[in-house]
Amino acid sequence: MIKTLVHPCKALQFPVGKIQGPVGKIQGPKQLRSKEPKMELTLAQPDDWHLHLRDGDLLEAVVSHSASHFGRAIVMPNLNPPITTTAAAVAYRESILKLLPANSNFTPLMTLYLTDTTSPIEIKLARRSGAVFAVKLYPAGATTNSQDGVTDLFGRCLPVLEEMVEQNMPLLVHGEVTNPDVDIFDREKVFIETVLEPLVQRLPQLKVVMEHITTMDAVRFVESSKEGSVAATVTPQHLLLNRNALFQGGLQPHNYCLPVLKREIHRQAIVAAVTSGSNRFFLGTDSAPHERRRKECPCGCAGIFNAPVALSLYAKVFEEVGALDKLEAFTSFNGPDFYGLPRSTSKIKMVRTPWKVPESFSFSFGDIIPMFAGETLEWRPSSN
Ligand SMILES: NC(=O)N[C@@H](CC(=O)O)C(=O)O
Ligand SMILES: [Zn+2]
Ligand SMILES: [Zn+2]
Repeated sequence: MIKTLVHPCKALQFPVGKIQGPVGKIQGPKQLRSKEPKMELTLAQPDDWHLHLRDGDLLEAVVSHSASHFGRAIVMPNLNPPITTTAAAVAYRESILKLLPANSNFTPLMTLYLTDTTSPIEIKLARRSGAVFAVKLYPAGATTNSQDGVTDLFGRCLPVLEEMVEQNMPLLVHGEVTNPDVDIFDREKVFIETVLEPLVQRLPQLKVVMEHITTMDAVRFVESSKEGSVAATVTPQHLLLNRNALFQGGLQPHNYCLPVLKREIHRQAIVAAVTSGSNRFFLGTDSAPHERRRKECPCGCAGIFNAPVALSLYAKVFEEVGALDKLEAFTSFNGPDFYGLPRSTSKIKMVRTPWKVPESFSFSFGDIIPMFAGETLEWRPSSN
């Protein structure tokens, strides 16, 4: 088998895939760690509040990686073509359910892809369907399959947003401006200033989830907003990696996602926020599989496939800062509380037993490389 990322340059400083220095190794305040490391954790079954399941072969290939650990998942609508109607969301949900084993309790919670022409009636239909739980805002051009997204939120979408307030339907946001004049590392900050702050002022009753936050600016925005109306999902990659991970030992396409990884100070601010016990932050993996050949090519896709490792990685982050007691609220309570859904009554066990992440997952159509491929992790969700 061809090894992941064989770099043609012999001057590699580090073995590829081994994350060095502060990247991936959180230098947490060691004194906070208890002397006896915990060997087992029992958690109410976690939910994934931001997940890409794709469709067709890719859906079939990846769905079990989420369904075997998570109870519910908010399923992103950025397919090609996107899920812009309730009818399409219901059909997509059916195609997911068909692939689950009979004993699976996995529940996909569907979303609608907001466009300039989404109508308020569609929001009513979505609410009535019982299948659609949120509407997703992709600024046009911001990320994978966002070409049909919104070009002018305030100019085109206000009536829809007002209907969402009526229907208590949350708006999930890919929070980046797309103006090419704005530096890619500043796009989240500028989005907060130019879109989110005016939005929450104008519609204070709208429930907003800032997805996959990457900056201290986002942490501040979420923490200073009205409780219960603004929250954020946080990915394993933005908790464990900083932007060095994109270039360590050569270009690392499997660490490329959007919003792009940021500086170490931002990573630390996000770790501090989620491990503080605040109920405004919850688990959203943003697991976003792309075939290997679409990642390792001259114009590679953004997105990291982390479903097989996500729970292990979240546990690692919380353990490293001595906050394992706060893990369950992040994985299993804060999300349903924000969405107004019941907390799970099922349990899962996490055991501390070193395991090696596969280098790749192979399918008839090609390979998918998981996050931290080939690395050894400590925590593992147990199957019993
Ligand atoms: N996060 C990513 O880098 N990619 C996501 C889209 C998204 O969540 O922005 C994808 O669908 O591939
Ligand atoms: Zn996004
Ligand atoms: Zn995403």
